[in-house]
Amino acid sequence: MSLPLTEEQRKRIEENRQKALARRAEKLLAEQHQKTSLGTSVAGNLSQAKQGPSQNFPRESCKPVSHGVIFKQQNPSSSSNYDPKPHNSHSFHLSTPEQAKGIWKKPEEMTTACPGHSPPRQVALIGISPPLAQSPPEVSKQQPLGYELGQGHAQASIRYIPFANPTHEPLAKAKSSQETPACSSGQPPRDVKLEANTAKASTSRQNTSYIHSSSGSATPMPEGRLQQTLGSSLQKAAVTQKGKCVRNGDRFQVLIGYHAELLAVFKSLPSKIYDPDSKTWNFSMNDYSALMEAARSLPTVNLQPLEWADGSSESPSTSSAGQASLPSAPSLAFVKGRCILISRAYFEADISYSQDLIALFKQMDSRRYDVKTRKWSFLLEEHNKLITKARCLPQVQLDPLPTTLTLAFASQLKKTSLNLTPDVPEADLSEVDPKLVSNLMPFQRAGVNFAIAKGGRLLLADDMGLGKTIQAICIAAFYRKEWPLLVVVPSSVRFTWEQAFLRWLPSLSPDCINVVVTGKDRLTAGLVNIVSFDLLSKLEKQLKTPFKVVIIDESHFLKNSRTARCRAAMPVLKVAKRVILLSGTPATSRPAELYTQIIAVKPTFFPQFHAFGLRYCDAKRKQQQKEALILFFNRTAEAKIPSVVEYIMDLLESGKEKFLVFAHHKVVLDAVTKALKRKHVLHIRIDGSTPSAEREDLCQKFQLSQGHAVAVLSITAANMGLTFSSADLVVFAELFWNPGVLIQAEDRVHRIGQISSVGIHYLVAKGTADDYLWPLIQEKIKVLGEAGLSETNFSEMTEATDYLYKDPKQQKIYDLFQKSFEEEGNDMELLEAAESFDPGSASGTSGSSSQDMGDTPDESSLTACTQKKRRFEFFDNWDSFTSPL
Ligand SMILES: Nc1ncnc2c1ncn2[C@@H]1O[C@H](COP(=O)(O)OP(=O)(O)OP(=O)(O)O)[C@@H](O)[C@H]1O
Repeated sequence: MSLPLTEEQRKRIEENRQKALARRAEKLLAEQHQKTSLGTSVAGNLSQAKQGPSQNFPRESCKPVSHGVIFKQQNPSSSSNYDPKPHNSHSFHLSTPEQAKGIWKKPEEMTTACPGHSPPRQVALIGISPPLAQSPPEVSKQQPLGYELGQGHAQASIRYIPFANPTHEPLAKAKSSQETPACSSGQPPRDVKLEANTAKASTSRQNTSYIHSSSGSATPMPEGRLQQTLGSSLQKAAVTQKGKCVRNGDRFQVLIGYHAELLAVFKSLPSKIYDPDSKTWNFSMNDYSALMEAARSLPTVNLQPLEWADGSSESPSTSSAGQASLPSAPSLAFVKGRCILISRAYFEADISYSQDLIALFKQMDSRRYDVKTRKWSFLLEEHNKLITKARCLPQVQLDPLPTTLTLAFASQLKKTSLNLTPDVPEADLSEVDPKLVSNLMPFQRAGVNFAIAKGGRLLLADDMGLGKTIQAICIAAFYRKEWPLLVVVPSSVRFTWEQAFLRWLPSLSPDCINVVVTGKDRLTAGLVNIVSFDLLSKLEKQLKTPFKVVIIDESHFLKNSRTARCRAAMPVLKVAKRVILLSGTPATSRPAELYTQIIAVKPTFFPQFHAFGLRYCDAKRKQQQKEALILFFNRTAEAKIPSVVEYIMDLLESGKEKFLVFAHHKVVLDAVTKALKRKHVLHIRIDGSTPSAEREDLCQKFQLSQGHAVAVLSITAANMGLTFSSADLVVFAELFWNPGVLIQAEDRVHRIGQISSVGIHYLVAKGTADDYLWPLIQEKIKVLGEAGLSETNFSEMTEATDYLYKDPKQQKIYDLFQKSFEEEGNDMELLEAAESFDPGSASGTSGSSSQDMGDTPDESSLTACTQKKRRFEFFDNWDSFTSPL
């Protein structure tokens, strides 16, 4: 037995161990760097080389040195929606202890090993561009879709392919890995030239200790010889690299030897594909002009342009003054883009290069070309002309401005002169108190004129403190004949508003002003009624006659359509003739917050949030994901039909007399109804297309029927307001992501009047979207239960569904479902998405509100009376599906 070590000995051993580890890490790092730099050219300057190896670690080491990130930081034209994901899949990130020991991970591994937001002190990043031939890009390896919908037999055709997308690309984005023109992917234009320069700087910073030989190998040099060798090597590196572009089907290929900066350019182009066999890069024609332009900016690159069918070729010396100087080549690729309003007078064509299109643009009198963004813009009045002519170009699809905008800017579109002054007439304010009118400042007067020109419906969004109150009072006073007036304000300013009315409208007797202070006050007691948002939601039921003129102060309080205040205010605004919204901050965090306010002022502007979200909330990616999910949901419905029908028939054959069948998709409702008809089973059907007036009759017919009867009901259109207490069984042929909707549907039978125990059967199919919806519903119910908001426990009797989690990649689909269905407002959006995807599906809630049917649910009195038993039928073996009973 050895003697225990003294404290001093321990300390020394530990110090030595640390030193040895540090030496070893340094050595391994140097070796690794040598390997990965093999073939990398010297692009640095001498002074950097002299600074030694430590300079290989940039100070801002927590920032990835891949080109995409540098681009974002440096390019002022990059916008906030630019995808910050590094586009250079070759950059290596060194950040974990393993990596410090020389174990390198590819970026996709790093995503899990070390999230981008790891504490900076732990992060040391090195960006290395490995040689072209040694490390092909991952682009071509990526799985195009997270899952794939099979074409075969409907029941079993849904097949998963695990997400193998290393960069966590959105589902639908990855769909087009072959062709992703920047404009169609919603990215801002890339300044490839800038990226080339950035790459130049970055490669020079990182590779200064290594000498590139003409054979492509790299040799670490002793410090003493470094300066001399670098000198001659720099001369070698200055030799121009020659190459050419060659057509390759719809794409073009670049034949050229290794050149670090050019390689960086290649990697920055959206359509890049590396062919490991030929060791060449190829691109879509959309990237041709950008690539040529960037290549021209590299002094040591001589890239011969494409030769066209007629033997012509673009001269390498062609000036690079934007697209106007692009080669006179026929348009080879189909280009797609859209018009975007960029000011009150101008719109921009957001579309990639097409020679024909450029020629058309040049025919427009108001054309403007922005060399920075490489975009063309035109006066609105030329919009229709441009679109009409663009439609004649066979390989161009230029989408016009959306109808909403063309309607809003109709006068501008029709203008024939460049006079852009809006024609807002001077309002006749002779009926308004002179004290007020004479005190209006010129900009306030303009605001009042605008409001009256708009028929008294507007959102006045002047900055804070500019006097929105006086303008609002003036606008409202203009419509005094239509009073009583309702003024909805934050409670803290109710009396300030009273004072403002008294100040600016001396003609108004103080007795005529009613400030509502308690829930017992009358909302309509005065000629001017001032109420807080919260009291409005309590008192709105008092309203027998609608207010014709309404002012809403701080209208951003209405941003969330789910809040009680919004629910109370929106119906009031819907029926009012004049709606004066005031807010200095109409949207505080995202454009979606404007939606309810826009709808309040002009309900027809964007009747559905869906269209608004797509255009203004960057909902494209989310939308693509949702569409994939909705497609999955739709296919699930189709796949379940035969088994669902069989289950229902079995129920009937086993003697079950009356029950409800809920489904979401029209195809399922149709299939069930058809089967019941065929078997001559008495049934009713209520879906979104059933008029409100008929619903109660149908319901009664079912309630009073004797013998077999089935109510076929839409989950979203018949989940509330109806009583089917004569049945004691509910069968859910489909799941729905919102458990609240399911529980409401269950309660169609579980309500006052029910004397039996109630059975609820959920038909769940393994291998379909149910795999994800079911745990999602359980999870939601659990959360509600924990918060004391639900007594339901779906999990109690549920067969384990944890098989889903055995494959970690499959979990991501669940995550995607969860994310898409959890986000605020998504139920509504997803419902809309489902409807727009499948127009035949049972529609939302039209005509199904509880008010329509006079439904007064009293949940507390229901739960005690009868028992609800849930049963979950798992269709896990489609082929050998047998009777559930
Ligand atoms: N034309 C005017 N003549 C005299 N005082 C004015 C005039 N316009 C505004 N004011 C005064 O300026 C102050 C700010 O006006 P007001 O409260 O209406 O601003 P606001 O735009 O509603 O601001 P916020 O968005 O912060 O509510 C008030 O004291 C108001 O009386």
